[in-house]
Amino acid sequence: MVEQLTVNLGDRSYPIVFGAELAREVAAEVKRLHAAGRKVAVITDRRVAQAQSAVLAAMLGDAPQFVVEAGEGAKSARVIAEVWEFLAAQRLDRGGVVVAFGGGVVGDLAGFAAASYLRGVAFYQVPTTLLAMVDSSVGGKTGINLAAGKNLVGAFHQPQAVYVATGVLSTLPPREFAAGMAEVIKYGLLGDAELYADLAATPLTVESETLAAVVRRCCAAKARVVEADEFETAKSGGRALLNLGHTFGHAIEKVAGYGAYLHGEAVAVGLVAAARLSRALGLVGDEVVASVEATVAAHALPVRLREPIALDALLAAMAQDKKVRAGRLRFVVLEAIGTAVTRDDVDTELVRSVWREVGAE
Ligand SMILES: NC(=O)c1ccc[n+]([C@@H]2O[C@H](COP(=O)([O-])OP(=O)(O)OC[C@H]3O[C@@H](n4cnc5c(N)ncnc54)[C@H](O)[C@@H]3O)[C@@H](O)[C@H]2O)c1
Ligand SMILES: O=C(O)C(=O)C[C@@H](O)[C@H](O)[C@H](O)COP(=O)(O)O
Ligand SMILES: [Zn+2]
Repeated sequence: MVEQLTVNLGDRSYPIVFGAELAREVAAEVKRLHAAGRKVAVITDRRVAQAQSAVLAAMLGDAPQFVVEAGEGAKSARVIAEVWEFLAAQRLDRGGVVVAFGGGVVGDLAGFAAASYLRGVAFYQVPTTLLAMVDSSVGGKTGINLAAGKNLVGAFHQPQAVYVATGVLSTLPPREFAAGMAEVIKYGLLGDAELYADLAATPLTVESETLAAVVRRCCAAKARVVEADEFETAKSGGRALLNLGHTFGHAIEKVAGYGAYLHGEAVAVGLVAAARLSRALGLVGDEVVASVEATVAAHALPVRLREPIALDALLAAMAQDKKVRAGRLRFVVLEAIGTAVTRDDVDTELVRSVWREVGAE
C-alpha cells in the first residue's frame, strides 16, 4: 500500500511517499523527468550501493551514479567538491535532478550539492536508514561538516519529494537501526508523550509491526514543525526543538572525531544530558531522567560517554553551535515528557556538572 503526506511550504511543498517498496513509483518519476528532457544523477555510498543494488537498479535504472565512501567523513569539503565535478562532468543543466539514495550522510551531502551546483537544482530524497527516514530526508537542512564543527556549512533546500520505502531497512546493520532510534525517541520526548510511552514500554525493532506507522508519525511531526518555522528563525521553540539532545551530541561528534560516535549515538547521550540539564534547572524530577536513560539503553544506545572526553573541549565545541546568539548558548530542555522548550539563560556551571554526570572530565 502506498500512502502520502504533504509538507506544506507554499511553492516549496512536496510529498513524502510511504510504502514497503516504492521502485515502481520512483522509476515512474525518473521516466517522467527523462521524458521532459531532464538529466538525473544519483549520489549514494558504497555500502548502500552494495546492500541495496537491486532496489537501486529498479528505482533509478542506468542513471549515472556517484558513489562516496560510507560514513560521516563524506560530509566534507573535499567530497562535495568531487560531487560538484561529477555533476558538471555529467553536464547536468539547471533542469537536472539529483537523487540522494542513502542515509543522512548521503542526503545532507547530495542535498547541499543540489543547493549549490549551478546555484541550485532540484533533488529527491530516497532515505535508506531509519534515521534518514524519520528525520534527515524531511525538512531541507543540507550541509557538510568542518573541522571546526558539525554541519557548519550548508543551505536550506527542500527536496521535490521523499520516497520512504521501509523494506530497505532489512539490510541496515543493527547499530545503525539503533542510531535512528535516538531521533525517534527525540520526537517522543519533544512533542509526543504517547509515542514515548510506547517506546518506553516496548522497544521498537526492525521487526516491530508498528515500525512503518512510527516512521510516518515521526515524518508527520517533523513536517508540522518545519511548516511552522522552516528556517529556524522563531525567537523561542520552533524548529530549534528538533535539536533536542544535539547541543551536547554535536559537541561529542566533533570532539571524539567524526565517525567515532554515530550521529544517533551522540544524540542518545545528548538526550540523557538534556534530561539531566532539565532536572538541574528544576523543570523535571529524577523519574524523568531515569526513564529517559532506561528507554535510551533499551534501544541499544549509550547513556554516557564510552570513554572520558575533556570537558573544556566539549564546552568549546558547544560554543560553535548554530543556536548561539550574541554569545549565549540556547538549549532545548524538557518541561515534561512530551514538552520541550528552548532556554538561553543556562548557567555554564550547570552545563559543566551535566557533562561530568555523563562522563566528561
Ligand atoms: N538534515 C537533517 O535534518 C538531518 C537530521 C538528522 C541527521 N542528519 C545527519 O545525518 C547523518 C547520519 O545519517 P545516518 O544515521 O543515516 O548515517 P549514514 O548516512 O552514515 O548511514 C549509516 C550507515 O548505514 C549504511 N546504510 C545505509 N542504508 C543502508 C541499508 N539500507 N542497508 C545497509 N546499509 C545501509 C551506510 O552505508 C552507512 O554506513 C549525520 O551526518 C547527521 O548529521 C541530518
Ligand atoms: O531538521 C532539523 O531542524 C533538526 O535539527 C534535525 C536534527 O536531527 C539534525 O541532526 C540536524 O541536522 C541538526 O541541525 P543543525 O542545524 O543543528 O546542524
Ligand atoms: Zn539529528
